[in-house]
Amino acid sequence: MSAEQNRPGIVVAGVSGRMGRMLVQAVLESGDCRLAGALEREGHAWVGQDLGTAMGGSALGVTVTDDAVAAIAQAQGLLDFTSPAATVAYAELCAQARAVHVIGTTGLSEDDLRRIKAAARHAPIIRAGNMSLGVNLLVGLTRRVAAALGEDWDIEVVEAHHRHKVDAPSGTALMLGEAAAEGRSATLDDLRVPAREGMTGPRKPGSIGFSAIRGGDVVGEHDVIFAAAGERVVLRHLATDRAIFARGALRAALWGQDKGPGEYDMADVLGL
Ligand SMILES: NC(=O)C1=CN([C@@H]2O[C@H](COP(=O)(O)OP(=O)(O)OC[C@H]3O[C@@H](n4cnc5c(N)ncnc54)[C@H](OP(=O)(O)O)[C@@H]3O)[C@@H](O)[C@H]2O)C=CC1
Ligand SMILES: O=C(O)C1=N[C@H](C(=O)O)C[C@H](O)C1
Repeated sequence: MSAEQNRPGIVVAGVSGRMGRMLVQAVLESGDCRLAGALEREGHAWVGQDLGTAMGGSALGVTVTDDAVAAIAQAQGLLDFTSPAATVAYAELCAQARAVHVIGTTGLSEDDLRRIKAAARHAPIIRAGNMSLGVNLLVGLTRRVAAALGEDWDIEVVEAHHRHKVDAPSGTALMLGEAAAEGRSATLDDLRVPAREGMTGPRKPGSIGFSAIRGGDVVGEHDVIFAAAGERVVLRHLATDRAIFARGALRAALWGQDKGPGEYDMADVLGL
């Protein structure tokens, strides 16, 4: 067996997507794994084509498939930035194959999260609304600042994304809001105020507000604003290249290779 065949085989789902393309690139550039498959949804124009050709380059010898069962059965990891319905189905297949499932998909419902938790009884699942090092550092800072500042400091999370994004608030905004709530020894469900409109009345003390901007090609921008009388503290992350998410996801898939079943996040992977 060649050295390449000994490396963990990684399948990428949603290969034609904005993140799918970045993930393929990250796997091809890595010397620590090999591209073991390329998934797209049934009926997608790329299914049956060579992945490299479909992406506009030279042939890679990997055919895009919609047969997730076969692709995942022979892989050690799945990088999945797709849609909630696809992600829940993939979690069940990764559980059967005992493959590491890295989930970047956002907009998951409570029911989706329950099904993902059930799948994690059989294989490692690493899930984060943001796989970048910078955002995961910001999550820790947000928790600390929220704990240090009293309730007279209002907390607002403001995010901006490209015009194609389908969910709001972003997964990252929710991670930051959860960290702020933890810093205040509460849960986000208790403090969360979604987008405001109309006669909202004055701000409820201690609440955490969310605002979302959508437009153009913004990769991802997040501010956590702590506002008090006479001063403001703003924690900010600006993403300018989706490669940061792809690198984090691949790092997670490799980290997960010797882990037992369970739910993990990027703080586990990065040792934060
Ligand atoms: N955690 C993180 O760090 C990050 C998370 N994300 C999240 O990743 C997700 C994808 O984002 P993005 O790449 O911009 O979106 P895109 O719409 O560009 O890509 C999604 C891809 O998934 C495919 N897909 C959708 N449903 C299925 C299915 N049932 N089976 C197989 N493939 C499917 C789509 O195919 P089709 O075109 O046919 O619909 C498409 O190729 C979003 O939830 C986003 O929020 C994004 C960046 C970073
Ligand atoms: O959809 C995106 O693009 C992004 N989604 C993630 C999120 O919902 O936070 C991460 C990043 O901000 C890009």
